[in-house]
Order: sequence, then C-alpha cells, then structure tokens
Amino acid sequence: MRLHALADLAALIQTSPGIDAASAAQAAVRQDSLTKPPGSLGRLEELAIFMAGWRATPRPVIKKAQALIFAGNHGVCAQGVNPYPQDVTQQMVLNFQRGGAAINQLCIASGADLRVVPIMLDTPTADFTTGPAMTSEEMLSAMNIGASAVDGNADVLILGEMGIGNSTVASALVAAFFGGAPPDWVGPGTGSDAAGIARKCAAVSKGLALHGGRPALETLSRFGGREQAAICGSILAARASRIPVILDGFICTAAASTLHVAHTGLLDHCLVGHVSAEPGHRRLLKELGKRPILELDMRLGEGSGAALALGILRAALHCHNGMATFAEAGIS
Ligand SMILES: Cc1cc2ncn([C@H]3O[C@H](COP(=O)(O)O)[C@@H](O)[C@H]3O)c2cc1C
Ligand SMILES: O=C(O)c1cccnc1
Repeated sequence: MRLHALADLAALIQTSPGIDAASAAQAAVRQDSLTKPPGSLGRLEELAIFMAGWRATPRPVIKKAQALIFAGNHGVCAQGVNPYPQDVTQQMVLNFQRGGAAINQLCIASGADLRVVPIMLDTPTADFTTGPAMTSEEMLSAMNIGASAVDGNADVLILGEMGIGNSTVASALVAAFFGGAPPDWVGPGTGSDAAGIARKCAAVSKGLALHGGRPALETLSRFGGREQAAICGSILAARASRIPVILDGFICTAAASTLHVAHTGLLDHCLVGHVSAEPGHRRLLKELGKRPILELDMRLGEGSGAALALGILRAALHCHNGMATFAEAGIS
C-alpha cells in the first residue's frame, strides 16, 4: 500500500475491508456451544468474535504478532514542554534495539516480534506554535514509512511510539479534533510539574489559534509528528490486510483518532490495549466510543499497554479454539 497524495486516502477508505459478518456469527455460535454458561467469559468472548470477523475465519489464531514502535522528534520542545532532553528519543531507540526497555520485556512476555522504526530523528518537525510542524509531503512520507513497516503475514499488530515532547502534540491534536480547553487534554506526560503543564497548555493554545478548524489529515500535518503519521499509515495498511490492531495509550490513540475524524469507522479494526493514567486518554476513549482492555495505571507509551493486552487476546483465542463444546464433553 502506498499513498501518493492525500486524495488517495479517499479511494483507500472506499475499498478498505469491513468485518466478515458470517465468520463473526459462526464464532458467536461456537462461543455459546462451549462448556461454560453463555456470556460467562465476558469480554474474552467479544474479543474472539472480533478477531473472527476481522480475520474472516470462525477459528482465528495468532501465529504471528508484530509490534511496531515509531519514533520521531518534535520542534515544540523549544517551548519547554517536556522535562527530558530531546536526545532521549534517540537514546531510547538504541535501548529498544539492545532489548533494554520495558517494551522489549513486555513483547517477550506476550510473544510479539518487536521492530523499532526511527524516522528522521536528526530533523525534528517544526515548532507548531510558530507554523505547521510538517508539510503534507512530509506527512505522507511518514505515513508511507508506517504503512510499509506492517508485516502482511501478521495476525495482529501492536502499535507504540517514542518521541520526547509528543504528549503535547497529542493534546493539541485531540483538542483540535474534539474541542474543549487545553487543560481538558493536557497532562503531566513523562512527569511535567505545574509550571511545565502550564507551558504545555500555552503551546496547545497557540497551536489551536494557528492550525485549528482544518480537516483531519491537514491537522495532523500541522501539529505533527512523524511517528504519529506513521501510526496512521500502519493502521491503514493493517486494515487493507484485515490485520486487527491494538492501540496503546494516550499518544498512540490520539494519533489514531485522526483517522476516526477523517472517516468514522476507520478504527473499527482497532482495539485499545489499556487506559493510560494520562488524564486525557479516558476522555479521548469516550469520544472514540472505545473501551480499553486493561487499566493498570500505566503511563509509559512505547506500546507497553498494547503489548500487555495481547496476552488477554491470546487467552481469549485459546478458550475459543481449545475448549470443548457441550456435545464434545457429553455435558447436557
Ligand atoms: C526514558 C523515557 C522512556 C520513555 N518511553 C516512552 N516515553 C514516553 O514519553 C514521551 C512523551 O512524554 P513527554 O511529552 O512528556 O515528553 C514519549 O516519548 C513517550 O513514548 C518515555 C519517556 C522517557 C523520558
Ligand atoms: O499514555 C501514553 O501514551 C503516555 C503517557 C505518558 C507518557 N508517555 C506516553
């Protein structure tokens, strides 16, 4: 899948596959035939039926789980919006590559193949408080990097991000999409204090004055960043191959919300792995009508909550495929 211009997206939206209702219906019938009171596995049952619909098979399996972390740097860091220096983005990319980060261990625990995709870390996007963060060409190129990173043989895709300052970008994006005042969407991120949060709110206000009121993808290009655009590209590529996606926390979900605003239903193949402790995430999930799988008070990013939720999804499919039916077990 390659996007040559923003207009390609309209065509892509028209051709993007939907849920396979017959497979989902067969999976639902199977759930009710398994040796348990109907509905007693709660959301595990929903997850199995969801996977059946998107994989277009009544007995879906996860042979291959791919985790992608996209990394980018942000010009808005010049506004003092983050407590850590921007070099930490590159340093964490090295840490991911060496296996030393939380996401490395969580991917081992849940059985996901992790790949980190740094995007032009030496060239941060422009500061959105003074002008557009990216041109639409830059955004398309980042979206295509995201799309081409998706392994078409994966059964599920876990998404994460790394980019010092990107919680401010995420807050600006969702304030532009869903309205409300900056404090409704701005939180501590990695650990900003009250003065830091005030600087984040001021940056978001300036950004909204400059870039508010535009269509979804233009809004994304104006606020940034490259990792957010890559997340959108990978979600679209996954959809084209019927690969369900697990989104992570506030920053990942904020990036993805661009697609929801562009076209309702474009995130129908996406689950949300957890609700982050970053306060804007709960509000954002309400806007998207999404219920998180986990709530563990995490606020890391990197795809950490999504990787953990993969374990739940695997468990749901083990029950779906491995349990005996009442007929098989001879239970009346
Ligand atoms: C060591 C370290 C590891 C991280 N892993 C994810 N993030 C998270 O924090 C950043 C967003 O927060 P803010 O907007 O406050 O900079 C992102 O890079 C996100 O993935 C990290 C941040 C740090 C410092
Ligand atoms: O929820 C997130 O995505 C998040 C929260 C704080 C810092 N980094 C990421």
